[in-house]
Amino acid sequence: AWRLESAREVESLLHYKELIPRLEEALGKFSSRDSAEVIQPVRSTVPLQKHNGFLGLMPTYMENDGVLSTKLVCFYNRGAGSTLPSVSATVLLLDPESGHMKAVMDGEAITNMRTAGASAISAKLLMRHGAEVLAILGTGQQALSHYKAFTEMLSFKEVRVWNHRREGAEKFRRSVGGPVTVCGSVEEAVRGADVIVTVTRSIEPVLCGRWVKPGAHVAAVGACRPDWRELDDSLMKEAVVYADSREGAMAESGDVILSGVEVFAELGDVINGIKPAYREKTTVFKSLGMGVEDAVAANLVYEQWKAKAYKL
Ligand SMILES: NC(=O)C1=CN([C@@H]2O[C@H](COP(=O)(O)OP(=O)(O)OC[C@H]3O[C@@H](n4cnc5c(N)ncnc54)[C@H](O)[C@@H]3O)[C@@H](O)[C@H]2O)C=CC1
Ligand SMILES: O=C([O-])C1=[NH+]CCC1
Repeated sequence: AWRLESAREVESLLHYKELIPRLEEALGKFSSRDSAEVIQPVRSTVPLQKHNGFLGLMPTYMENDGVLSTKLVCFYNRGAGSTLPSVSATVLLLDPESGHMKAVMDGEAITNMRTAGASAISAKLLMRHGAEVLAILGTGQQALSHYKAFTEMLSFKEVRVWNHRREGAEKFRRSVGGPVTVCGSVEEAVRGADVIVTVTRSIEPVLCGRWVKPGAHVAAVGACRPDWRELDDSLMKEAVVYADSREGAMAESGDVILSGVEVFAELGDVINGIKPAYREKTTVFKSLGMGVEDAVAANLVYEQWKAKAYKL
């Protein structure tokens, strides 16, 4: 099996311009519920109680595309003092006919980039036309990938960031290089924003509906457990709620389960033209992360890697 164990090497082979169209196609295939396109059960999750974390198993088979993969992802509710990452992942790509392993890949860049790619697709489909202000809440790994994907694939006049520790937001601003406004409160960051990305490790609501401009689009990426929240009830009740997977959201999203709201549609339903994109309404895209996103991203890395290896 090919071994690609460096996150940097995987990252160097993934580009949003190639990844995002593949993700968009995969989201559509997933929502068609055609088992020859995608078989992807809701992730099985094993609690790692001693370490305040979870191991998620994310197998996926795309029969028509000949792609078989699984991601193993550990994610944690880390204490403030911890320097360990919140998410750690490995992706295995298998030959569906023989069952042999084709490649083992570090899953960090894949997880960061496919998640940001899916959120960028949600914004492209659901934000109002002429959106100018992007606000990012949280300034960790996902914040960085979301900043890159959103500024590369969409265009904003202003990007604001907030972190519960200001120094985290200052560090983020220095590391991205581009123009970013550091805000002292969530309210300051999101007031008047057209698009809001929530990528925090919080397990309680950080974003309140009363601060959100009517018609804004929220890509909600953190809070991937049934008792974790990032958004308050008023926002969930006000918004039209979209998800990557309806079953995933109903099993894993505290924001969906505890607010008692209905998932209106999957992003793939909008891509397939089955459900409307309510750009003028307040919309929430609740992202839990899907195996099919990892499958197409890992397959793209594999293709790029083979092309590079044979050229040498
Ligand atoms: N939907 C999906 O597909 C995925 C979701 N995630 C989730 O996204 C979130 C962010 O992941 P990463 O960026 O990798 O983590 P990270 O640890 O790199 O960044 C987390 C950010 O949240 C901030 N934070 C920590 N505690 C907080 C609190 N109590 N209130 C507000 N902010 C707080 C940190 O300062 C940091 O800026 C996590 O909840 C993770 O589980 C991660 C990967 C995929
Ligand atoms: O899809 C994913 O990789 C994850 N979702 C929540 C934490 C990691």
